[in-house]
Amino acid sequence: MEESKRNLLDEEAKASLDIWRYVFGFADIAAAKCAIDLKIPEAIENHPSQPVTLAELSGAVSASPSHLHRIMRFLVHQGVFKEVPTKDGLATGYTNTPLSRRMMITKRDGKSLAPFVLFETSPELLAPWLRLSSVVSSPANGSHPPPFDTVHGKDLWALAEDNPCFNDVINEAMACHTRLVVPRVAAACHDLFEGVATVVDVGGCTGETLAILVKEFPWIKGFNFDLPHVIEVAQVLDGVENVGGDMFDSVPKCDNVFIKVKFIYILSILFITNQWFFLS
Ligand SMILES: C[S@@+](CC[C@H](N)C(=O)[O-])C[C@H]1O[C@@H](n2cnc3c(N)ncnc32)[C@H](O)[C@@H]1O
Repeated sequence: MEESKRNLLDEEAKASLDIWRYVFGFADIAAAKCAIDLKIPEAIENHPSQPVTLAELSGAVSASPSHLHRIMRFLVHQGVFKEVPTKDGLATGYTNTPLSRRMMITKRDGKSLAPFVLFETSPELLAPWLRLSSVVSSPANGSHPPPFDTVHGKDLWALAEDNPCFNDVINEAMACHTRLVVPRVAAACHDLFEGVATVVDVGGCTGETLAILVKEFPWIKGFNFDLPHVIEVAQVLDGVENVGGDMFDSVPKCDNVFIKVKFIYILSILFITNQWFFLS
């Protein structure tokens, strides 16, 4: 068979499998969210005997064994959990993996990104993704609001202001990412903070970044600056003053300004306005 014909057949065979990733692609995040919501990784981690059988696990998380079995089978296949023989070899049970431990919503260890999964899989965030085609096909002159604003009638921050539960979901997501990256930034940029008396974290959320920075550099006085509804629920910390306001009006005067943003190019299409593009 000619090589080009063989390549075409290979591509066809691959496509006939790959298309199912798009048909059922949502199952990955739905199952991960389910595991986080039910605290399955915690139930396995805290169970006195390992591995944890289906009967033990369904009792621990109060789930129907037959439903739970289907979820666990999928998550084992995806490499989130492991299924191994029990000690007596008569049955099998589940154990955690480094990946499932990163789905522990109760862990604040700088590794878990469970709150970020819950944020990204919230109905508020998923709905605008389904409007992607309308924004891509609209003129690129900035006259159209981002899909998030079209779906919700307001931007992300205004929605958070009106909805304290969603505000918490956002803040927890930001905080877990901060615990992952800021200790590394602090360790790598020690010189940067020598001799610095005051630092303002602009868009500092509930103060997780400054909590880490003032612990690492105790001579610093920190100003945690964010919108008033976020500052209302911010941590109260020694060495940190919480200040509410709008950064597009003014920010507290300090020696150093710290802005931490997670800029993922495709995410920008969802809710970033031109004002925020300017910042990033
Ligand atoms: C993407 S989050 C980043 C939070 C944190 N810096 C981090 O990286 O984890 C952006 C933060 O900016 C805040 N924010 C949005 N618009 C703002 C504004 N106009 N003035 C001050 N803060 C604002 C939000 O409330 C939110 O806490």
